[in-house]
Amino acid sequence: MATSSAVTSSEIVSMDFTQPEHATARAYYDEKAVRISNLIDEELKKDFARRKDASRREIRAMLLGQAESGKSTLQKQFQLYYASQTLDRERPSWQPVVYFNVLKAVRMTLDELDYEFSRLKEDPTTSSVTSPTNSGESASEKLETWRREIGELRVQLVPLIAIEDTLASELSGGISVAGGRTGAFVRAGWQALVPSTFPLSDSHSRPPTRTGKGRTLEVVLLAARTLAATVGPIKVLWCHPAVKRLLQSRKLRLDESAPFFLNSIDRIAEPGYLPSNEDILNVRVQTLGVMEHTFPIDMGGTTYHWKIYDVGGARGQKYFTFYKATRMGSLLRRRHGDNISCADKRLRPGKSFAELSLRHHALFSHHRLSSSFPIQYLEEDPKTNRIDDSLQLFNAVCSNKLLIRAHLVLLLNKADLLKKKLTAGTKVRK
Ligand SMILES: Nc1nc2c(ncn2[C@@H]2O[C@H](COP(=O)(O)OP(=O)(O)OP(=O)(O)O)[C@@H](O)[C@H]2O)c(=O)[nH]1
Ligand SMILES: [Mg+2]
Repeated sequence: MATSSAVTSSEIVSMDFTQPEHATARAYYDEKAVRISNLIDEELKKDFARRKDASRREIRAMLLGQAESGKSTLQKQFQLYYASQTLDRERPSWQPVVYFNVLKAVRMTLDELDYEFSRLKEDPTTSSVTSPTNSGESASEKLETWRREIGELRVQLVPLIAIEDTLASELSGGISVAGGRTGAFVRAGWQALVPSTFPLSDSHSRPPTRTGKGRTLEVVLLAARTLAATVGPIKVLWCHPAVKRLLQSRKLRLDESAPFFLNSIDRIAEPGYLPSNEDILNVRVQTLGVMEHTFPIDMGGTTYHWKIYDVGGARGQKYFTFYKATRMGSLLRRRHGDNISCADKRLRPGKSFAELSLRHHALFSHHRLSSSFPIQYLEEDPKTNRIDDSLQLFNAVCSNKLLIRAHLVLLLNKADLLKKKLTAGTKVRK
């Protein structure tokens, strides 16, 4: 019996291996089958070992904490330190975010001044804007002068403020979230929304289109041009004594990074502006849903793949984030097995924070500044004290059964802001 490859598969099937004349063929094919099976087993073993090794070198960390506590900033610091080339690539997309931060700061300043002026009209004794002067001008005269000056500035700044909502909508990809006050949100992959042709030095020569990236480009160009045309009034407003008084009396609640951007307005409004690392670390834009970032980090000669999950912490996001988190949770579960699961404890209606749990690390970022300054409140809920909310959230994270096997790292960040305030003479009583 020939056992060459000339034997077809149909011939093999038709052979009766119980017959003695086919015994040699049987032995041959049995041996071949065993060899193939062993090869498959070996491949499976190797694949399993590869996966095990990869999973051993994969470290997953989730950033938890209330809105504005600095989770995304921490992730950016990781990126800057371990994968700065990726930050360089996405640098242009931060340009509209910086513009948005400036626009928002200007609008909030004017709104707060308007509110203060109208409140003063009803009860002039409670002014935090004006106080008796030694210039011989009465408080009411000074108030009138300031009201007129601010009114004139507002007129000059109207074109700038008018763009805020449109810019926010472009950054957020057209979505809006109930309860949020900041108006701009970024989701995973948001950089793709912003054209990669920035910086906008030859802006006037490009024909605008009305869809997708073309429209975003058009809006950003408009913001850039309007900003360049209103640098003067922005600077006058920021240096105005009424604004300084409001800031001193802590009546003007701007984002923490607003002074940084308003003080850098000349640089930001220049044609061809490209955000610096410091700009990128200072911007404030809310995260929506869950963003996954991967960094290869060399630890003692071995490269570990860190996967950092940055979660949106705002209360206003509760239902939307719940939806996103559960979808993302199942996606991650599919990709990573059961190592990641969705914690539903705080996701019931009425609860505010969406969290995913994982077995490796949970980094809880606690607003150190707010812990020392109980007068700070949540932006999305101005009645809730930040320290109370943060501690409540921390308790929930610590007692969450799904996080039972996770290493919990408590980060007391914003220490620089705390130091600044203490140096400025703020007393800490609690
Ligand atoms: N000075 C200072 N500012 C910080 C620090 N960490 C974060 N910030 C600023 O705090 C603001 C909020 O930070 P984010 O990283 O956006 O906060 P978040 O926790 O991601 O907020 P959500 O996405 O809404 O959950 C930004 O303007 C940051 O620049 C810090 O250590 N020092
Ligand atoms: Mg964030």
